[in-house]
Amino acid sequence: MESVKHIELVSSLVPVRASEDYSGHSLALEEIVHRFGDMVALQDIHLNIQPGEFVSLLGPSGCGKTTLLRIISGFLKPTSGRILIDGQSVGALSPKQRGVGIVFQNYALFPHMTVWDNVAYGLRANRVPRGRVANKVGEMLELVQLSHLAKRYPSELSGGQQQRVAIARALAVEPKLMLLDEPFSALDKNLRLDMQIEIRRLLKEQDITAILVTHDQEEAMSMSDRIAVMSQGTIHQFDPPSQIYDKPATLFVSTFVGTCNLLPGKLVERDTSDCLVEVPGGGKLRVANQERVQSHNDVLLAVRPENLRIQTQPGTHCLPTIVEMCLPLGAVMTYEVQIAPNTKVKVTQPRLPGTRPLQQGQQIYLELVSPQACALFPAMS
Ligand SMILES: Nc1ncnc2c1ncn2[C@@H]1O[C@H](COP(=O)(O)OP(=O)(O)OP(=O)(O)O)[C@@H](O)[C@H]1O
Repeated sequence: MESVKHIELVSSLVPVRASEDYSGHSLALEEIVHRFGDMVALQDIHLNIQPGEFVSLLGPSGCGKTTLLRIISGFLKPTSGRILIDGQSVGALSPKQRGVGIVFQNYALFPHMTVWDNVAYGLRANRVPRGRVANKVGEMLELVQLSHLAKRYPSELSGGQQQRVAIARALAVEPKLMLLDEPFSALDKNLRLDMQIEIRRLLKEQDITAILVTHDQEEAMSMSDRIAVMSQGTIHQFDPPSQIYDKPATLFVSTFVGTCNLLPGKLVERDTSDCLVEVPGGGKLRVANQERVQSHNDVLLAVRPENLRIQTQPGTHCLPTIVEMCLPLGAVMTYEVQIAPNTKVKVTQPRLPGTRPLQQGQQIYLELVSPQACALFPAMS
């Protein structure tokens, strides 16, 4: 696998566009299907990525993220479907001709070359005149703030510095698209956050369209303009992070992104704007209408812990519950409460200084912070 990645890396470093402009390029994927033998790895993938947009492919292991990235780069030919860069089909083009830059998880720097030579590699391979190579490498090292380390070898750099070299090397060849394959997973948490901010800034400054593969939802949420949430070879939702979090399109998205309580319920009443859902224990919640569920049917109610409000007195639409456990988690208190035998939910509240936590066994009432703060899905058969 490493050697495959190495070959892909070397090829991806070769293209250099004639023009000096960095204006973003669009990418469209149309009806992409990919099979490995009988196994369907990707089915009917459609994506329209805008020039200069930062998009993440987010999903669990094996959902098809890397396969899709390799199809975009040109290292894997899809079983069927079309790939368009700036409206032009690139299916027949080699990875070189597509002009994609790739940054890998392990950076894949050439260990026997200095920082300067690593960044110059793709330019030299493309026979760019010496003077222009020097200018470009200088410019790139300045951009990633590593000019002072130009003579060092990769083994003499920290993980974050190595990663900046990798991005400078990928940017030096002026790629049309930047593909980032889990580039932060080898970094510790603090450095990872710094690098996420820095790389997003660098790509935005250059107006480069970027696609990040990650299974880390926080990373996807913090870096992306839009996220494509994938499961089992399909895209469940392609939206901005806030929309993914607040308005999950499928049950999978609601549980994969963030923490979510799932409660069985029955849709007992409906008017033009809201519906009333009865849950175990007999409590009812008023929830904004959602087309995908039918009146009088069993539903699943997906509600995030922070979208439930604790009351000490019963209200019109609330769930009577008993506190079972209290977990102080820094800025928030998380309570696990029982609404009926075998049915528990988590609820979080800001932890205010000086306030006493609720006691185990205490009766409380939960209501939704707003009727929109909950997603309804048809109950699974
Ligand atoms: N060369 C191959 N031959 C056969 N099956 C493959 C091959 N490459 C990937 N697969 C299968 O295709 C599916 C998608 O794999 P892919 O590597 O794209 O997933 P992923 O989402 O990138 O996973 P991870 O996060 O673990 O890297 C998986 O079931 C995987 O086992």
